[in-house]
Amino acid sequence: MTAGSTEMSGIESSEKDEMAGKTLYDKLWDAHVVRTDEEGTSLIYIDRHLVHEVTSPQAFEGLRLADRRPWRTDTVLATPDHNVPTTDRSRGIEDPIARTQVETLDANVAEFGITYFPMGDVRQGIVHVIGPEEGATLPGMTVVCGDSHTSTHGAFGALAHGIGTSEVEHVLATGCLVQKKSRNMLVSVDGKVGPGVTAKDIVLAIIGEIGTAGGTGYAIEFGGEAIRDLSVEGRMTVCNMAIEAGARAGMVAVDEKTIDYVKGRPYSPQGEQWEQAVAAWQDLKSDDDAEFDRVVRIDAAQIAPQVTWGTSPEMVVGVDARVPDPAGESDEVKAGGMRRALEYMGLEANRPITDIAVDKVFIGSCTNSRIEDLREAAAIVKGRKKADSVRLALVVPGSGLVKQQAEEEGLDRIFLDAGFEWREPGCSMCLAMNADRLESGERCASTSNRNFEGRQGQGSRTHLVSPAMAAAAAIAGHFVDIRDFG
Ligand SMILES: CC(C)[C@H](C(=O)O)[C@@H](O)C(=O)O
Ligand code: SF4
Repeated sequence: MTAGSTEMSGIESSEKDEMAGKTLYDKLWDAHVVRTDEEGTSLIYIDRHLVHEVTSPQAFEGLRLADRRPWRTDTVLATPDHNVPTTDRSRGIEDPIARTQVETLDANVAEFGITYFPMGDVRQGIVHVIGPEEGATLPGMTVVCGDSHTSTHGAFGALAHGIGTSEVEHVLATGCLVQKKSRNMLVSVDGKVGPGVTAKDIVLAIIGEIGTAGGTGYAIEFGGEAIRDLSVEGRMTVCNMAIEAGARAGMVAVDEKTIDYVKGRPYSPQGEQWEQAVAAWQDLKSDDDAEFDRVVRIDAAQIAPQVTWGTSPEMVVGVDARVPDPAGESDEVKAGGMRRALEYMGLEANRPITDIAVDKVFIGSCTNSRIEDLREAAAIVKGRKKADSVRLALVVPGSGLVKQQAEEEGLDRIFLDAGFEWREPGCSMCLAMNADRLESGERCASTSNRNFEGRQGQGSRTHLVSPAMAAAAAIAGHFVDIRDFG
């Protein structure tokens, strides 16, 4: 796509488009468009549909009422995650609403013949962790789920985004989704990050730079040396939060790391099909002459470990900074928002971030609950103890398989010996929907992705950080610069 192509008409335009380079997003889009109407609304084919208990009940009910069956069932994968208990599960789910939600999903998948990882199955976990883990998320796919953080799967060079409940029903029934194409944006993180700076810090810094509306109307491709240097799991963390930058989707080009990651997983192609797939995936990158509607460049070397101080992911600074002062903000509307956020967060302007004490620590969520995240946190915790002032340090693996892997590596012992809690997989304290939540006024260092008012419990205060930074805060009792935390 070229910047001027939309102004051209008829044959000239299509000739031009063929000549011009395509972005990764253009390629994924073009490969899935079934039809586009005169107003530019398209029907796109969906390769993978992930389903969880919160946004699916009405969709299944809709199918039932219309006497429809899913278009395909082999493309759909379901698991309960938001409302499952993370403590001892032998007594089932005690909360009646949560129990109904999970039992409804149990019944729906059985009725409609959908592959299911129920509670108790080692493969159960957060949808955005288990899709890639199973190889159900593959390069070149379109992936949807009734969940905003579906952007995570874009890390594989896939077009992945959240959909609403009525769309869940539509995709189940037809295998297609009505969409308008977004504009192309490139966020290039150039050069190398310094020590202690992780994927989470990169994405928080990006959101700090472009704002939570910076990606509105765009599909963002993350590129540049610092993104290429990330592991596939790190890229998932970055794409996970593309939605917090307002974007429709986030994605990263396919490379050898992507291919190595998906190889040999249960849903991955095998044998000859594998060779064919790998050959096809080589093209899943933007062409050298592709043009983006917007390009943002960020110098990786300038990124410090990040901590959010406010009630939006864009309210973020380096851990070596001070709490921003609204008095220094010339935009009155912005200054007002800052004052309100500081008041809610119970913070004084100009205080060093490292002075902020935390009550609880949460290491988990679809942003940071994969094995590398747990290793990163465990490396900090090893041989140390949780500060007495920290009431709870919770470690919640993203899936049963992540939990199993971590236990094989002895990570659970490291956390338990330090006074942390080691839980069963699920969304847990990421959102105040299940039993894991903060009390009013409590302050949490959290590896999740949202920090708005009450997100982790009514009146709760959330600071978004990386797993290493959360672990260090649990040990010290307040935020510390991980770079000084030998
Ligand atoms: C419950 C679900 C619809 C929601 C989402 O879509 O994001 C949740 O996962 C969240 O993170 O707030
Ligand atoms: S872990 Fe949090 S952000 Fe991710 S799907 Fe669950 S509730 Fe949503």
